[in-house]
Amino acid sequence: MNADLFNGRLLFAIPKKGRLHEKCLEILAGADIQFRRPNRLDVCVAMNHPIALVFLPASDIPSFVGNGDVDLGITGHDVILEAQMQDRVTEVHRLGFGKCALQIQTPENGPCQSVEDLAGKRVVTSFEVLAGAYFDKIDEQLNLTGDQKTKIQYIGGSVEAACALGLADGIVDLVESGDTMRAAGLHAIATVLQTEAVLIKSNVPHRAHHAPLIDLIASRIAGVLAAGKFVICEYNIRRDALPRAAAITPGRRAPTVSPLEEEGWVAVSSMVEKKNAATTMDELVKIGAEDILIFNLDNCRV
Ligand SMILES: Nc1ncnc2c1ncn2[C@@H]1O[C@H](COP(=O)(O)OP(=O)(O)OP(=O)(O)O)[C@@H](O)[C@H]1O
Ligand SMILES: O=P(O)(O)OC[C@H]1O[C@H](OP(=O)(O)OP(=O)(O)O)[C@H](O)[C@@H]1O
Repeated sequence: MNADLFNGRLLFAIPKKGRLHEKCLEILAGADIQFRRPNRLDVCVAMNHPIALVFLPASDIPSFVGNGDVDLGITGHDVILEAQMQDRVTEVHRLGFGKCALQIQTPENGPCQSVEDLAGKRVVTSFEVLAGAYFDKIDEQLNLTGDQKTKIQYIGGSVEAACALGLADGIVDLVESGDTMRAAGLHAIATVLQTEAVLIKSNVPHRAHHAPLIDLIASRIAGVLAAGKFVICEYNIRRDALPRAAAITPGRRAPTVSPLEEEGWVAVSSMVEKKNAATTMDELVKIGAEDILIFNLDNCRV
């Protein structure tokens, strides 16, 4: 592939596989960043923007962005902290997916039922920086020094098997539904942090010339996220009930109110949070609203 093709383009890193990959493709489509990724290639250019997409492991994206090798990226908040890149990148948006918790887990019926029980023993994890910092504090509180300190060992994957294999007394790993943890006979005894996917940009100054394009992409992504979060609620109501209706559906700035041909009635249109749509409709029915309709948003800028 011709390297000149990437010259001057904004570089945008996307997780190449794993839990975040599919959602990232949806975000790119929603932001109308069009591309064709040639088979087995991890870089490709966008067809309708001066952008090149770079497909990388999620855990490598913080250092690529932090070191200024790429301008923008999507990855987990957890891996930014693990890579110790939080001061070298800016989190532009939380993306609302990839939500999970980094938790300390031990065998359900084992001797370690608290963090204090586990302190000083063997802990296996892919998050050695975060786990190390967490247990440094616990060790200090418990006055564990030298050989008494908690032993943190890194492994790259299948961490949940470590206790059953006799390699660890506890693990530190991500939990979403808890299925993996329970299947391995483990339970959580503490939470190190909550995480979700984030859009990050580089703090390295030589990337600053891309700022206008970064702002454009960030605004488009914010629109995609808002479109997933809000619905449009439309209904008819008597004009005299309008103040109560506006209190139920205030919209982002104000509800849109249009006159109806029928005397004394108006049509109202307003954005409401998707998660509140059912209760909003219940409340509207109570004040006499009729013909209440909910529409999904394809995209928006708010
Ligand atoms: N079960 C999960 N639920 C939600 N988000 C998760 C989950 N597991 C991981 N993540 C998020 O996705 C990021 C990448 O994790 P993932 O396990 O997909 O990485 P990977 O090792 O690159 O992929 P793979 O598992 O295919 O090797 C994590 O750092 C975390 O932010
Ligand atoms: O609580 P759950 O919903 O079961 O999710 C947690 C699991 O998800 C992640 O691994 P993933 O399945 O992405 O594969 P990996 O172990 O290969 O990283 C994580 O490392 C856990 O093992």
